Amino acid sequence: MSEVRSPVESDIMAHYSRAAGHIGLIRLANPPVNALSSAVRHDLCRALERASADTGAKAIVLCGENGLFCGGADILEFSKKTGGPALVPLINAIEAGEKPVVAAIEGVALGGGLEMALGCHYRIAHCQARLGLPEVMLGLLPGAGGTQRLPRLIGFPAALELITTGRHVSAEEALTLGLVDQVTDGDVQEAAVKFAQRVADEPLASRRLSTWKPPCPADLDTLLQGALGRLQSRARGALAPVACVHALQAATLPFAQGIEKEQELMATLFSSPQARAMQYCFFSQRIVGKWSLAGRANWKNTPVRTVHRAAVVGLGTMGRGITVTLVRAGIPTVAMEMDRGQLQAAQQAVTAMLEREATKQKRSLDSYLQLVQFTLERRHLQDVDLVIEAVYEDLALKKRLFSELCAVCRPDAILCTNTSGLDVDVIAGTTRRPEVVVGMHFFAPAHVMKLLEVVRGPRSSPVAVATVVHLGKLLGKVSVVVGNSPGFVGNRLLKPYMEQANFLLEEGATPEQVDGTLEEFGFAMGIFRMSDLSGLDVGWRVRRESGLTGPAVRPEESPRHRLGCRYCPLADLLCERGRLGQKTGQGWYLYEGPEGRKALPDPWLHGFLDEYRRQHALKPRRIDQQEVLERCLYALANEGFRVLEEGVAAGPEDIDTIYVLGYGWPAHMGGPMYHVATVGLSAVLTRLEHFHRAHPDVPQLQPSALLRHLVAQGSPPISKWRELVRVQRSQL
Ligand SMILES: CC/C=C/CC(=O)SCCNC(=O)CCNC(=O)[C@H](O)C(C)(C)COP(=O)(O)OP(=O)(O)OC[C@H]1O[C@@H](n2cnc3c(N)ncnc32)[C@H](O)[C@@H]1OP(=O)(O)O
Repeated sequence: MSEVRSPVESDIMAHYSRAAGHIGLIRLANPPVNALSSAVRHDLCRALERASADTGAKAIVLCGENGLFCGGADILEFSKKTGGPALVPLINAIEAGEKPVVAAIEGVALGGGLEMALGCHYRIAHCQARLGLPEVMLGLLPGAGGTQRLPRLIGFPAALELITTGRHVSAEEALTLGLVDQVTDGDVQEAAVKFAQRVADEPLASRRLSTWKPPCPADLDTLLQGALGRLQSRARGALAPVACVHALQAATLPFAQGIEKEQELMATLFSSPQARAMQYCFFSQRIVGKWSLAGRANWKNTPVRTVHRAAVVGLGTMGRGITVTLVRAGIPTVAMEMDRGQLQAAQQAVTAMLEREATKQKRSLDSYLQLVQFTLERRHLQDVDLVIEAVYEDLALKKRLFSELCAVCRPDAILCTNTSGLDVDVIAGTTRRPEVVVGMHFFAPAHVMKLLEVVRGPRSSPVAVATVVHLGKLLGKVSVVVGNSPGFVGNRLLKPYMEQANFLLEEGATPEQVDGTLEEFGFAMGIFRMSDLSGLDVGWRVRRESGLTGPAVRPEESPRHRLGCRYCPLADLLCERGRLGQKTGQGWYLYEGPEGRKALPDPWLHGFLDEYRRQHALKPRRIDQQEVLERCLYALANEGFRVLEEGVAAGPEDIDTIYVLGYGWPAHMGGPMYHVATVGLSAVLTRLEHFHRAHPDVPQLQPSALLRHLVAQGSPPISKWRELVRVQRSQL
């Protein structure tokens, strides 16, 4: 039974009224996204009853308030017991009705929202609307008939791609796919009402998708098997994409049987830990948007400056990706290099990237190129609102550049550094305006990766931070505001993770064994394959600069110890031999030539490891998967607790968002902090204590004070950690 609700008109979440020309109008009203909560479904049922009983209405238009059709089922209700009519029979009732129903889609039609539109007899979309079935991103499948109606409407290949990626499509693409019947750039409700008047007397039988025979390609099995293979290697261990394929396979059955299969698969996903983890990721990405700084400045009360014109200085790989990202977002951009040859190479590369983008977006290359000005001249930076420095990761170079930027740019221009870990405040200190300096840490490839670490230096102003976060959103990124600690959050946590992996090699493991275990856990790429891809010289340079290796090391120092702590020189030794990873064809693995991408086990490396262990009298032992996972992942999360207790990140959601979006942590495992919360804090504490006893010279294995504190507090749920750490000192 649905709940008893107040009859007050303003509380009603699906209003029925009459539009011109004998058209009934049902309007969803559940801000912010008209999610289909139990109350909405209840009111929608009543509105449908009124519409079908209204003898003055020949057809019905279904739309949403506030410029948005429907963002799908109410995700907040997934973890609660709620009543209200179920979505599947409700959508079936819309489809089975005797009056044509036209969905008027503006803003978004996502998930259950699009499934509801598929139950309507016609769909009209505004040209700016986006449509999609993103349930797979929440660890689910489109369980309100979406897996059965979509392939009937647009065919298996397109439905398979949309459902397994969760990708949103534009109205234009939706029209091409046959997902909508009409696209308008005017008022979509007016267009839908006119459309409804036109089709009011048309026969309805052929408009009910459930009665359609799906256009089944001859090679359907091959198509589905191929998709399964790709999905399993892309998101190892993830249940939802696989279930999506199985549900789609059931669309070859009669509709009722297909729906039964869809429901069965949905039931297994709905209560799965993976779905809970992915829904946690969804809400975490919203929580990190609500940043606040020490003092009272926050996302709500801080003004944002409009970035009319930006600049990127330094057009290496990162600078090129950042330029493309800005241009793609429609922001006029000055792209600057110091060297003519470098500028020409960058111009060619950026043009090629924009060309691919133009083809994808069906736009002219010129519409992008007219937004970018390639230059060698500093004076072109005079009128920009924001500069992103993306030069080589060298502090002296960056300091020089920032003092020049301060001289050439407008006093209010925001000066950002794309450093991946250097001290933003030291860089800011070379300017006369440290308040306008902010870290803007993009992840490679910058035009693809969704993560942006926004680094607040101790002197960065709230307006500068707010402007950079806002710019991040315009660029399609999820911005996470972090404090100015070496390596910020992401790279700082990477260090103990990588160190454990290296120590495991000393103790008897191989790169393939460590990577295999991490990949089985769900990482797209193990740590050694990832290092080979980024280039081993990146970390080598940092270690040399910080005196851990290279000429600064005193000859009497043990190669396996630095400052009284255990140190593993294996990566340095590889670099000294010119094995820098994929780009040199050799690193932790062997690649077929410098262009080779496939990581092959390298017999030379195995021999090298044997020899190294012999030299250092290390007796190799058998290391099991559990130890690999616990040592690597708990050391990483332990550093996460330190980051929280030092106020470098505001909450576990920030760390998890950074790891899922920037470091390939599998979303269906929630993130490192979510993972340890799921394992149980006291179990994790016990294991860290055990490992620290075995390796007392590894401080990263010593349980952090915050972890101990949380365990002493009875291991509160992760949703409470943010509040608990807020009372501590913040570096934000
Ligand atoms: C039987 C089970 C059937 C399941 C099928 C489903 O329908 S599952 C749900 C499928 N829908 C989605 O996955 C859509 C998720 N939402 C979005 O992608 C985006 O929110 C948006 C709709 C594109 C809007 O993006 P925008 O950037 O404009 O806003 P926010 O993302 O910040 O969202 C604003 C607030 O709305 C909350 N919210 C969004 N969607 C839902 C939802 N489906 N249910 C509940 N709440 C939702 C979001 O959390 C934000 O809330 P705040 O409190 O303001 O943080």
